Amino acid sequence: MSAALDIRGLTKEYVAGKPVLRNLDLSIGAEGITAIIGPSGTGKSTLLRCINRLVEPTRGEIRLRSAEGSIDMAKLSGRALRLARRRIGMVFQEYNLVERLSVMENVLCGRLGYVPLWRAWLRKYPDQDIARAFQLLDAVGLPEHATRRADALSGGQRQRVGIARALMQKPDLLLADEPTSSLDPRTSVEVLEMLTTLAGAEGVPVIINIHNVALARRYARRIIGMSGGAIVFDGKPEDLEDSHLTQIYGGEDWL
Ligand SMILES: Nc1ncnc2c1ncn2[C@@H]1O[C@H](COP(=O)(O)OP(=O)(O)OP(=O)(O)O)[C@@H](O)[C@H]1O
Repeated sequence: MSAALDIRGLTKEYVAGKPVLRNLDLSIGAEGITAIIGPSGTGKSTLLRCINRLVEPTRGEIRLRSAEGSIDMAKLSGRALRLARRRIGMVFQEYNLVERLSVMENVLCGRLGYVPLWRAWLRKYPDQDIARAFQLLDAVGLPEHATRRADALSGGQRQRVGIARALMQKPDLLLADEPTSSLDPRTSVEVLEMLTTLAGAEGVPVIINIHNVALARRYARRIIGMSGGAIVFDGKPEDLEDSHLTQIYGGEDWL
């Protein structure tokens, strides 16, 4: 399998001399869900946000490969960075929808980096974008909610819109930062089921930060365990044993 993302020597220091990410090396293949688990404050969000440059890496290379070519996200700035960001979709814990806009408009926001600004301002999206947005709303089970305001939706419905918006972008890579942390257990399963199915159908690899180890085991092909800003486990869900969990989270009284 050819790598979609190659991270080499990634270090992030919010405060000089105090690395949150310590010289990480990580390659993500072209398909499937990779779950990142680890205790609070170990740098999982920082890692995801370095990949799409919502956070500035201190050192290292973040190479994204796709049919459009290979780029080092860490080196880009200005327009090149804006264009590169279109290639990476993101799903957020708190959904990050525009509350006063309709569900449809929120999904179409995924095309913002592609359509000219005047079209977006006038809300004149190309017909094929609108058709795809309807198709995605259908796929996430919300076709009849297209004209509702985002703030009228439940958490689970909002996250479905978040997934549709991210896929609308036709990303080469999807990042999901704790996408189920604000949801109840049943809705969490529904949302992850949907994310897995849709990303699989679109052939988009997904990196997901997740606290729930059971869900990580259930949906991920690969689990990365982080502790203290470093990778301490990298393997298949079935190979993740209690001893690894102890190494990742510390202690064993909670197991
Ligand atoms: N903008 C920032 N400025 C300074 N320190 C930060 C900033 N963002 C995060 N940190 C620190 O970096 C460390 C890693 O944070 P990060 O949010 O990446 O961890 P995490 O593993 O995602 O945690 P959680 O599971 O609780 O979301 C923490 O100590 C945090 O306080």
